[in-house]
Amino acid sequence: MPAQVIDGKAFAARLRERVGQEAAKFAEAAGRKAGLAVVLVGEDAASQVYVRSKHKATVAAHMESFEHRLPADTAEADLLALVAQLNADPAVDGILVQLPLPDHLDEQAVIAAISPDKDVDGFHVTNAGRLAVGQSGFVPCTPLGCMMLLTDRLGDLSGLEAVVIGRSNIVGKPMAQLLLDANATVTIAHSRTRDLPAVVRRADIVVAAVGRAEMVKAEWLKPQATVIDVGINRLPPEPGADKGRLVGDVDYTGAQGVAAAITPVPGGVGPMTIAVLLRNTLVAAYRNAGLDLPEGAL
Ligand SMILES: Nc1nc2c(c(=O)[nH]1)N[C@@H](CN(C=O)c1ccc(C(=O)N[C@@H](CCC(=O)O)C(=O)O)cc1)CN2
Repeated sequence: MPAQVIDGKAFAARLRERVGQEAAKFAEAAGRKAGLAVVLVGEDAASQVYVRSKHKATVAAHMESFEHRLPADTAEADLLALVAQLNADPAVDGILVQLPLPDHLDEQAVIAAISPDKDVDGFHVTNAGRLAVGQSGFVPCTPLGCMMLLTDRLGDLSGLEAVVIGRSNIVGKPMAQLLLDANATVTIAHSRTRDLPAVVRRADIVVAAVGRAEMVKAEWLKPQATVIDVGINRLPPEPGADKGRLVGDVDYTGAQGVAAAITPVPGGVGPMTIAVLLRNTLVAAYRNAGLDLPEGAL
């Protein structure tokens, strides 16, 4: 039996729908809409697409979208001044600075300038710390989206062996923390891991977040594993085509013959990122307004 396809696109659409319904109730109760400010510096083509999608999704979910587009040569002081202005703006519940930033800007300094209570990306060191010690805060959107897909598919993750391949602050580390909080037995693998195939082979859950096209091979997987592919890699174009195909970090076709379930690329984890961002923004709005988000609403 081929692996079941975990349809992140459909899951994300349902989550966006629920967030939209709750956001409409928030606007009614608070007398204003929840607000998300997105800052884009420069002209990176993919970032422009993501920022446009975030704007559309925010508006469709009955929230206010504040977009700030700055030139690629923006001075760090000017970017920090904008972040300070957004921190102080009561109409703004969530602030997101689209990454990557141009090379002359210090990403860590910019993230550190965002108020942790408006950091809906969950990248601020305060939110990373809150996650590490089990306090409530904002959790990065991509790993939280992966967890939603995993718990929807598997229910209780207690005692399952999970391997996260990749140790970035944005995906790998928070993903491992979330799996640990769900009582999985977690290994973080990375470029220096010895015998990666053997490490992957013992996993009931594999989360691949390395950014290397089709690196994880079908024969590495334990039969009936659940595979979450976070990678989005564009292959070189075929002769005559202007764009290459998008693939994940896992050999999807091969893995389908071994795994129990797998996320596709595109249409798996990617769409969850924006849906969870909307969810985090609504949570921020409720907190900032001193209102309670109805239990179990999201
Ligand atoms: N401040 C942030 N910057 C970046 C983040 C982030 O969460 N916060 N994540 C990524 C980019 N990203 C959102 O910002 C993002 C990436 C991918 C997708 C997505 O839906 N991908 C599609 C494929 C899209 C395509 O055709 O190219 C999919 O996987 O189906 C959404 C959002 C880096 N920066």
